Amino acid sequence: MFIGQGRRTMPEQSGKVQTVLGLIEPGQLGRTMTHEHLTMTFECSHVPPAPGDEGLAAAPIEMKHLHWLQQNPYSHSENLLLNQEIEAVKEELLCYRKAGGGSIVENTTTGITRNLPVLRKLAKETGVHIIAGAGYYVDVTHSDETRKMTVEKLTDIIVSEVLHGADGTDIRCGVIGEIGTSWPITESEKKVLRATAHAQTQLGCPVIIHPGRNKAAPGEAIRILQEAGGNISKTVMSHLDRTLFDQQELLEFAKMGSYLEYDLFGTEMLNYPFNLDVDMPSDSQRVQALAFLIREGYEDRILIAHDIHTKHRLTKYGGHGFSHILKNIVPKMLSRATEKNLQCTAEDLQDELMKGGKTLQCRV
Ligand SMILES: CC(=O)NCCS(=O)(=O)O
Repeated sequence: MFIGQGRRTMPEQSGKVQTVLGLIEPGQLGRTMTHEHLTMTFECSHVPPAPGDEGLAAAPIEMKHLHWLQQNPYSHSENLLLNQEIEAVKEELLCYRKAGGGSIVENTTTGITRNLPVLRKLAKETGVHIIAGAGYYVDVTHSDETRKMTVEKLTDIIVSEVLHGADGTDIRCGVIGEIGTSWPITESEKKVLRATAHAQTQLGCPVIIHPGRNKAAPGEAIRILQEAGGNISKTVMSHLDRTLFDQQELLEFAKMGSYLEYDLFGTEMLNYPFNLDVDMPSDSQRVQALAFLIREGYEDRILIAHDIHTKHRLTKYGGHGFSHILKNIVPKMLSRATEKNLQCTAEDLQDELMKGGKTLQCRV
């Protein structure tokens, strides 16, 4: 998550993590969710409700509608306005800290209503380190002005968001992304990807990519970044849990060298409306996919998160909240590590023992 030595970075930024409150040492991060949203809007992805569901789609969010909402999160307009829940998110972040969380990478970029002053306020009031994202979301959110920009202009803007501050503020982003791509990747998105690679070269900072909903999408995005000089070893491919299912194809992609992010923990949905061919995995299946990657030697390339981006996933609305991974998924992983005799490091083991006092039999 730290900024490397780039041509344009200031010496004091090099090797540090740039949060919305300033620079910190990587050692101060603590447990980090690398793909979350604390305030954003997602109207760009509204899905019209099925015939007969119009009433549910317009009704206030209530317990009796929760299952419908979990199955149809994008068909309820109000559910897409996470930006209305600042107080609830603040409460969640306080719980996240209590659960052992230290930092959150906030992936909201231009197009889905990034709000840096709110992020700074949340960081101040909760003590959670928040790292903001530079750059642009998917094509449908690109303004006419963005579409007309050259790669050089887009690069300058992204660089400036990290070096000087974004959206007219002095609040600096610390990563580039999530950079949005659709499938097929559009011309405007290709320009943004090239600008991302050029900005990364100048800054040495991490990049996070949102791939289109097709198994070819992650590889294609990485190829474009690579050709433009991007550092793939400092690039995160998000949303693999809804994108790459075949184990061989996953390994082929892993060889390209990016971080492999499973970031939809907590999402269990029967019909994924953006690609009905996709069977959205359960959390147990996500854990199995990660165990497979660990057995194949990719332990150090895996990142996990919840990618909360709608209201119904907040605990206020009966959702799993930002602490689900720490409270539920980590113990599940550890139980599977024991059963499947997966290797874990002495440090992990000690950390978990100190936290929960559990007896674990991981091979050290
Ligand atoms: C905010 C965002 O882009 N989330 C990803 C949703 S998706 O359904 O996995 O594409």
